[in-house]
Amino acid sequence: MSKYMLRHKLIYFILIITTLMGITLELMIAWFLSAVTDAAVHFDVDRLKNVIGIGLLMLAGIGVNGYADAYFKNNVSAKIRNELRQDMMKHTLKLPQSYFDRNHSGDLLSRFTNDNQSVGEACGQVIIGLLRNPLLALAAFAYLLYIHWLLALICFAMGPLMFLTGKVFGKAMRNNSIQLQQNMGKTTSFLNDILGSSMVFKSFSIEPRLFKQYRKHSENIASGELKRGSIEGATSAVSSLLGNMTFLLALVIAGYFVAKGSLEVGAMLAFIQLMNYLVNPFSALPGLVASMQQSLGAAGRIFEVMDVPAEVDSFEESKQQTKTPNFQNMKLSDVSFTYPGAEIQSLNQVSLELIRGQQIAIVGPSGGGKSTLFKLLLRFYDADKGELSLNEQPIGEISLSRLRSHFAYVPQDSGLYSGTIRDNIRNGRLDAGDEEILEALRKANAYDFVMALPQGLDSEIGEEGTRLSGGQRQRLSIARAILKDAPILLLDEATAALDNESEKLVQQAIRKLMNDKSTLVIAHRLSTIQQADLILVMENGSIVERGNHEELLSAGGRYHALYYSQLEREEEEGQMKEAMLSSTGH
Ligand SMILES: Nc1ncnc2c1ncn2[C@@H]1O[C@H](COP(=O)(O)OP(=O)(O)OP(=O)(O)O)[C@@H](O)[C@H]1O
Repeated sequence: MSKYMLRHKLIYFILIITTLMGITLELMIAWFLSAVTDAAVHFDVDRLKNVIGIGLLMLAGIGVNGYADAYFKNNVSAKIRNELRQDMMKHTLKLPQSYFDRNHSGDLLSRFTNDNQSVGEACGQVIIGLLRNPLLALAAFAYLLYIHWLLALICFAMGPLMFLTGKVFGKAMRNNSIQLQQNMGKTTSFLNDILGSSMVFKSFSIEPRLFKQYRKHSENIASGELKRGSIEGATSAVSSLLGNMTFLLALVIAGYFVAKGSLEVGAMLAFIQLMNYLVNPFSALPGLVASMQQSLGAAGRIFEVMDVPAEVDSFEESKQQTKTPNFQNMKLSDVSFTYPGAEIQSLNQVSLELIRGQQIAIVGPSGGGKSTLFKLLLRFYDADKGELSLNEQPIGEISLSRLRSHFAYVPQDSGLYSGTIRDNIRNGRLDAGDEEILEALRKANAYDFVMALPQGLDSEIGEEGTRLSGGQRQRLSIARAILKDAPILLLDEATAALDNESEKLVQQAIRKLMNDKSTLVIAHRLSTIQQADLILVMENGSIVERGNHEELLSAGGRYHALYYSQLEREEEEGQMKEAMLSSTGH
């Protein structure tokens, strides 16, 4: 954290000045009390007038200093939070895919929000409090010694008592806030999942169940907060008891010294005021230390993410390439791969070659390794064994940005972000003008529906594209890939069935996208891949069959079985649809 704080040396310097000024002004109040009382006791009106003048100056000083102090504390806190947020985002965008596969996005979200907030407070309010309180206590004690050393030493004994109380309650408070933060993190993750998939909870009608789960999360937070309330209540009761005790004790002892004639009445009042400055910091310190420790924990969670090694390429390098790269072939030889920490191999001696202009389809049961194959091609993970090469060059020798510039990826779930349609399509190629975007939309059969929207290209896409239909989202995702104009198309065919019309439009768009491209497609519906040059059947991480549609059908193996079982299913579905239509009279 010191790296971030040192960037704002000037603000911290100003804050040290305002803190010292604040302490001086506090001591001046004590002095003011004694000066006014003494002037009054001695009927000295002239002195009273002078003192009042100083009092007015003091008030002005308190106002200006208080404003500057609060302003700069918030200022430095906001600046550091902003820098941390940006650095964290910059790093998060560079994190390897394995990190995202392993960690819950809600947890990451809570590091961006709750932890960032907590660290920000530590850099402003808390650290200055940690500086101010001991200094104030020290200054007050020095002044007390100056007024009456014996009385000062007697009263100083109260300090450790306050400190002990603060420490006991501070510990309880820290444990409570750790628990509370964990519960808040869990709740954020839960909300993140639920609110991002409203279709699922609605279609399964699990709202009551989800509400019950959420109620539990919410009650966990509430019970932590209630506990905090009782700890705070006890802290304030004990501190106010001790504070009042100190006040009364100081009053009685000081009264005794006044009665004996060794202390002026004015000095007694100053003394009582100074006692507060001496004792209060002792009770505030443990709370501040606890808060600092909590923030250090939060900083630890932030830097834990920052310390995850980034993907090998530097951020600067991974800028989008604007020129269409040259592609000849991509080869995999005996590639095997097991996910870190997994026991089962996900790819087992996979070999294949994609040649310029060729279309290869990968089919097979779920969990067969199809998506893993894509992840290795894009170098989200490195193979444990075997070789992957692009244009006869091992992919480990090619920068990630250059490697990835060869691929246009169309994911199953469209992967659109919130923002306008223009922004989303432009993610395909950042320097594309409107004309090129419109052309891509035309090719993707998306032009008409986009233009029919009141704001056209400027229409905002709702969360993950929820304001658009499934087919429309897919066509926008295809338009984005068309705009990228990369030589290899990686297509993860959506499993979700679209209605006939929409399906036709999407298939047309895909065919246009495949034009002149080399394609690797994960196919779930075998009817769409009969023209592929090569079909690979993957099962348990291995390619168990390869050939074109006719060859595989006549071989009578896995593909044959898959094809006919799917055909049967589609026929059944077709018959059911017809039956439904005729029963409704259409
Ligand atoms: N991040 C991961 N960590 C550990 N194992 C994983 C991970 N992702 C996938 N696997 C495992 O790797 C195997 C292959 O998974 P993969 O996602 O490649 O299958 P798939 O053929 O694409 O399946 P689907 O058609 O359902 O998408 C599976 O056994 C799966 O459980």
